[in-house]
Amino acid sequence: MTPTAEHVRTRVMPPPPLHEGADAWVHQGIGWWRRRQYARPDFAALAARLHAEHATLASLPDKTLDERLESHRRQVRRHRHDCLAQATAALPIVAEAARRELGLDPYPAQFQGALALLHGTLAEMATGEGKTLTIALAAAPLGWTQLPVHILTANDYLARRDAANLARFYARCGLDSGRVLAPMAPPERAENYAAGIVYTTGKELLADFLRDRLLLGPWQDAARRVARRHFGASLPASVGRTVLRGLHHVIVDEADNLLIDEAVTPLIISRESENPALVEAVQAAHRLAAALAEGSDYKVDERRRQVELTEAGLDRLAREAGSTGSALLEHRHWRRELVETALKARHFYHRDKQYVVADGTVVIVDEFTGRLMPGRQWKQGLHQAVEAKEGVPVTQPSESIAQLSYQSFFRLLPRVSGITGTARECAREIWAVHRRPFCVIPRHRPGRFRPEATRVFARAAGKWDAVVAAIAECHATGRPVLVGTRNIAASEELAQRLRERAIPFHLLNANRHQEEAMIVERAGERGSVTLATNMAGRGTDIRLGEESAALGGLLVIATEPHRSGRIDRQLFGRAARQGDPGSGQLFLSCEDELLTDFLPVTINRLLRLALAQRWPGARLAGVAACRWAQSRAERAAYRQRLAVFQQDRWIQDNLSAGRPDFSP
Ligand SMILES: Nc1ncnc2c1ncn2[C@@H]1O[C@H](COP(=O)(O)OP(=O)(O)OP(=O)(O)O)[C@@H](O)[C@H]1O
Repeated sequence: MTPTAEHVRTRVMPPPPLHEGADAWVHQGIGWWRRRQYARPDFAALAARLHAEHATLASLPDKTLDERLESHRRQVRRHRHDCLAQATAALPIVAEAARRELGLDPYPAQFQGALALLHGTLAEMATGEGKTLTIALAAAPLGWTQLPVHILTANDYLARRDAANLARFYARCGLDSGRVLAPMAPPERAENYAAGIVYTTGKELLADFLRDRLLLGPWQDAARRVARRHFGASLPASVGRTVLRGLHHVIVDEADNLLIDEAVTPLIISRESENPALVEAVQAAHRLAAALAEGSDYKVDERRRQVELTEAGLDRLAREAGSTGSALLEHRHWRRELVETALKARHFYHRDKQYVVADGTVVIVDEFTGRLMPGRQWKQGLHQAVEAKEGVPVTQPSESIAQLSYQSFFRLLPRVSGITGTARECAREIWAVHRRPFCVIPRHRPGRFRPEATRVFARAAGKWDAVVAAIAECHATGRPVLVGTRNIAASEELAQRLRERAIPFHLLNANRHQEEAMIVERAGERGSVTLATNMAGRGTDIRLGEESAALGGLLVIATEPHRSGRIDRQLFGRAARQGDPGSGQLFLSCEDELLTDFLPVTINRLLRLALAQRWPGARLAGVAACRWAQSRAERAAYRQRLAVFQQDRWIQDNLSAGRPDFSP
């Protein structure tokens, strides 16, 4: 289906009536509090009813099934802007289509998840419980409205996989499905966006939204475009080159990733700007920074990740700047800025942790997923400072022509719902920013995950010895083990130790999603040892090999606690899927980044002493210290995101009033 000019409606459509209740004063504890009262049906009871109704449809002849699908489709279309009741009523028949086309009989928990998505909720559904099918059950009735439905997955590989696996199901429901992937050219994108259900990633959708807005310019308002055409006038050619047909229903898989982890990262559409003077100054600043002495010339604040030049340092710069040959460094303000950025690059940005150097370029490594992010750049000259430090050619700084954070983008959309394995930790924030209520979907069968006692060490060296010993023990019995590391350097170091012990393993730390997914899929086979950065293979199913279940299932080892406990839970969620057995164990040391950055120095020293001297209760104190440090880190990150959100809102509220009018 090729989109016509009528399809092109990048401006988001008006929101349908809300089903989100209202604020009310409630008495709680010692006082009255303003709380959101959310009137929603009992999802569990409703799901049980829908599941029972679905069970009666098994004997329905194919022809009757198609007729009933068509009749529900008409009902939903008739109420396209407020179709909740009709979409809910259609779930059993949609589930029957899924059973016949995909061979998967949806569980009551999946009906419950689909209901939560239809109600615009952020749903927590444990890892491995079948979120992909749950999303499809909700997406099909939404697709019948003929309003755009976008499903956002964690990466291109998952978008392609899900769109391909579910195409038969959507076709049976009378819908076409498309997928938009990074390498696609605009015409192919437009063709895929025209489909009823579109699988893509948050990055592609936001980038296309920004590019379309640039193309539309003053014609972003659909009403004005329609009015223009009505009076027989033509629109500029650029309007016809947009790729989206609008944004309405968006379902976010792994919602915490986009709504929290990536929330304040702005997606920037930029163009290269020529500024040879700046490139030269960055290199000169790097040389000056290398000559400065820590303590006397500048001070480093490890916790706040800040560097500040002292008076002596500033004097020294003023004296030496003249000899660098860079006119820019003669400027007092620029000199300070450039040198402080160069010092930041030296102290806080380390090769194989925050970035890797590949083919003479600096490629950022995503802090949360451990994946490479080619094409992404740090801002405000930091990227160039890191390039100068690594001695690779310094790229020209780019000039941003449009930018929007995921947080602000999702707030623009009328109907967003999300699903993830780890939502409870971020429920408060999602409510504060996106006004999405939260619910937990129970497992369809009891989980068999066995958490093993956290092991705490005074020194990192002792921890790594213990990790290698634990891997060797598993390998000897044939039990599969998946080891999560915090960064690429750590996984390389561990790999080296395993090579020395002649333990075969698979190492995952690159950006090859397909290959990565295939290795992760096989991580449950007998004797398999897989090393991966923390969230590698998110969304990939790990099936246990035939004998692995008898050996205790997959063991997941986390070698360092993450700043967010949620990311650790995601990693442990790779084990014990779909009722399989499995266990997880965390190894931590007082030298881990979380404990050095977020634990007061004296407490960290005391804990080290207690562990080294084997004082009773030292391990438990270590576990408690780790939790406390995690909660401090999470609070700090939350405050930072909230500050960005409030700033964004302030800018929107204050600047939109004075926005220029683009009327012709
Ligand atoms: N109703 C069902 N009956 C049988 N198997 C199912 C059903 N629903 C899903 N599955 C299977 O469960 C496995 C896990 O599904 P899926 O990958 O969708 O889980 P997930 O919740 O998205 O996991 P993750 O959190 O890791 O992304 C898949 O192999 C899928 O085929």
